[in-house]
Amino acid sequence: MTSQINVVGAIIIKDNKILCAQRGLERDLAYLWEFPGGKVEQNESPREALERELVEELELKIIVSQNEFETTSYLYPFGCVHLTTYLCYLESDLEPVLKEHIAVRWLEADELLSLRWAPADVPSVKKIISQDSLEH
Ligand SMILES: Nc1nc2c([nH]c(=O)n2[C@H]2C[C@H](O)[C@@H](COP(=O)(O)OP(=O)(O)OP(=O)(O)O)O2)c(=O)[nH]1
Repeated sequence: MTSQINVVGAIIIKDNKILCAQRGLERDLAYLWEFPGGKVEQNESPREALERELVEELELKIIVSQNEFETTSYLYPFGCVHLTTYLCYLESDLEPVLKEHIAVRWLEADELLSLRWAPADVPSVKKIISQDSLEH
């Protein structure tokens, strides 16, 4: 049976731009772009996982929206990723510090499809593009 991997991704919005992060060579889905985040650990809520991952990966403190933005499941060769994304906002104006990613970019919604996204992220990307406004 294929294992299910529960993953959370942060759609971080600042000045109407979205933070996009590029995975490194040593990881699954090398060089693809993603929403920063990661696997939800035992005894952790998805929102707690997101807050933890953003500090670990980019040294960013974020405010996570109450509701899920999008959920998708994608079957990769290594397992089935169940990805839940949340709209998020920065607690302060700090820039990300790259601990695991090889690049980050702040892009407007209509620029997002210029990147090669991890396949599980494509429904979230398309939903962002279809929204009139992402600001809260
Ligand atoms: N973080 C993140 N992972 C994603 C996204 N889309 C997507 O398919 N994935 C996949 C890639 C990985 O197989 C898995 C998440 O693992 P990860 O390596 O980022 O998570 P982690 O930091 O908790 O992992 P680990 O290396 O500590 O085990 O989900 C996304 O938007 N963000």
